[in-house]
Amino acid sequence: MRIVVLAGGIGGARFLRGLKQAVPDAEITVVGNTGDDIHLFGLKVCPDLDTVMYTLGGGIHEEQGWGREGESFAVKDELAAYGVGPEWFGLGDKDFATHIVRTQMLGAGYPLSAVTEALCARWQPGVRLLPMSDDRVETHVAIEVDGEQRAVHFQEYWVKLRASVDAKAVVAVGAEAAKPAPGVLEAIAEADVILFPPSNPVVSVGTILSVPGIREAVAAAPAPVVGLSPIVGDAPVRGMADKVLAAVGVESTAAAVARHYGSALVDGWLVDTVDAGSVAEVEAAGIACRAVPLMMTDADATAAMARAALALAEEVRR
Ligand SMILES: O=c1nc2n(C[C@H](O)[C@H](O)[C@H](O)CO)c3cc(O)ccc3cc-2c(=O)[nH]1
Repeated sequence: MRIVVLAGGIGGARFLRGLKQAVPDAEITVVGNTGDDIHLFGLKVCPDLDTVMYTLGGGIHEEQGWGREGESFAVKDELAAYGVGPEWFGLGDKDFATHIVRTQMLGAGYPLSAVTEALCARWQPGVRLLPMSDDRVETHVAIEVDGEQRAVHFQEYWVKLRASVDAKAVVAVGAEAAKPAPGVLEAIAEADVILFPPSNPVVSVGTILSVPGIREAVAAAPAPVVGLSPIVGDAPVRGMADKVLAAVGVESTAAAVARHYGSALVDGWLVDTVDAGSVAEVEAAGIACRAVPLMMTDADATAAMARAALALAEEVRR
């Protein structure tokens, strides 16, 4: 079975681990969000691609959900001693090596997709990991501070400001001119199932879909498309998705996120059992809906979620 997953960082990576456990023989292609990417200290950092790669490759810091386990921070501390920041973004020494290799290869002319493949040769994530695009796309968030409007990089909003101020708008800068990375449209067209994991619908899955051609390919794909709600009991399972959902005028409910994607894009939608009351509302929007436990508490619970998503995909297969 060929499965395509549009994934953000931590939520996407953890879901993929469950999916691999549920269907070990499946051929999984991950289209990763690169809107979170940031250039720091002259290096290109791809948080979501790395989170998927480290999580599936066994190198992730488990509790944190991002970065490497057993990190040290000598380079960051030395940079800070020179007064070179930002200090709010925690790059560890092992992680630095990944960004150095990536930046070196990009500088030598390799596209991000080829660089990601090279990095995965070490980590063996057991999936084909593709960036959504080889072109630069950067998510910026418009905020208002002391009555003044300004735009900040997504990482500044998420990590430095901890989404403590309202997001007025979210813009994927460069997306309109970006092309899907090699293999992305083909994988979507040839998939047996397409899944939206419980990743952020605006800044993760939404950014991937904003690359011209990807949304259209998903909508036109013969495969059933099934999503898992990242909102449980009217709150994000993790992260601060409610802040960016508000910026695009979407309520933080499992049903509102399903309607945001819409029946033209998704055929099936899973909500958590606590949101079973919203199944009828989602179905009224033309999307088949089931309520199952959606908390990724451990690998078995996550594998059960993946199996439920695949079962719903079979039910709605066109
Ligand atoms: O909350 C944090 N998240 C950090 N993240 C996570 C990341 O910024 C976000 O959670 C994702 O971009 C959202 O998908 C990192 C991810 C990396 O790959 C590398 C470094 C970091 C550093 C931080 C950090 O200092 N604080």
